[in-house]
Amino acid sequence: MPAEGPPNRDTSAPADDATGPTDDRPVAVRTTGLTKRYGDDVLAVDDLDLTVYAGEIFGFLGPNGAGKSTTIDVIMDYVRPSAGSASVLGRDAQEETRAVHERVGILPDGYGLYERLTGRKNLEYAIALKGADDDVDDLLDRVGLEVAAADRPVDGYSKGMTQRLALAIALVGDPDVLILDEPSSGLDPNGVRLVREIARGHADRGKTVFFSSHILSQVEAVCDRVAILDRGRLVAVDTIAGLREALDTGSTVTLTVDAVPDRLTLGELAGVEDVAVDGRTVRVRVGDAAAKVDVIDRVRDDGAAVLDVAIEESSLEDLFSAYTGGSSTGRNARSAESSGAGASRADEADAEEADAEAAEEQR
Ligand SMILES: Nc1ncnc2c1ncn2[C@@H]1O[C@H](COP(=O)(O)OP(=O)(O)OP(=O)(O)O)[C@@H](O)[C@H]1O
Repeated sequence: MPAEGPPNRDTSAPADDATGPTDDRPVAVRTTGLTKRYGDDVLAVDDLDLTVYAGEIFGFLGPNGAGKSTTIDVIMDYVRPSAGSASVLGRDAQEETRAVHERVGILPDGYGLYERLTGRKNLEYAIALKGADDDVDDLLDRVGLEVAAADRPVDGYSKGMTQRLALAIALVGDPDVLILDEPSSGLDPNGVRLVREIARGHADRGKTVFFSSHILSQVEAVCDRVAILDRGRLVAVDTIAGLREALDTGSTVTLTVDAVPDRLTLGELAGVEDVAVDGRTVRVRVGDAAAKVDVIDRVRDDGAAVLDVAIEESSLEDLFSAYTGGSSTGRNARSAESSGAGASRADEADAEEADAEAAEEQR
């Protein structure tokens, strides 16, 4: 748990994304020394080096005003960088914008839909503009927009319906790189889940998803790696497990046993930092992920029957707070079978609920 506040940026925050995959996957998105100033006062993006690989779902996080949308705007050449460059699939974002746009589908933070046209017309227009041959009804079906709704003008749409239509437009032409900026905004829990499924399906076919969001449970559930931006600078980029490890946050294993053994030898185990016993509950703080299973085995070896196991890890929210200096609001408890495996369905439901609440807050 990153209780000590923000990490020392010089040591824990990589200067570039050297912690990323080292395989031969093609680079989908790259920024090099990307800097964007607005006037003399605002340094929106500060010397950003970022590499996103094909087939990744890449989370792009940061507090309000961190520079996320500006980075996306440069990638799409909606704004020009003050210094540095951005490229998509090897094409320079500023020099080869048309080629970039042919390969990218974007769900922007604020979308430019034709309000007086029907959803269907908007979609047909987007398909024609991209020279694609998508089936409109297929796309409507993929994003869960009913045909009857698609035939009504967009200015009568709810926020969620508008978001689903914008998502359908982003999917036109089955883009190699899908940029989703706050994709869950306004969506109900089913919509939130749908976004996750679409992102995962896209990546499973070797395509790339660039996923910018404040809904950290959503990011945690779907992203392979995340980058955290703070005041225009990259402060971390890694898998969520890697970020946990870098901050040395550890985890807590809570065991309910039939009876606590007279001689409990957990303290002898490598990786165990603290053991506390309360009635039939044994709470064990471990600094090393591998020690979690050892803890369960050792308690059994000491003679207890393990009735229940819960494992608490630092949530992405904790990590986000630690890297950006914000306040932390708690931990993400995960129940597990006594084998130590997997989050329960109840936890998934909780995550859905939290997503929906966060989406509601954004409305
Ligand atoms: N067109 C603009 N003119 C002047 N300043 C701008 C402009 N666009 C963005 N900024 C400033 O640049 C900084 C980065 O903004 P940006 O919108 O990229 O952040 P963000 O991480 O996307 O924030 P949020 O999470 O709130 O959407 C902010 O200080 C913002 O006020």
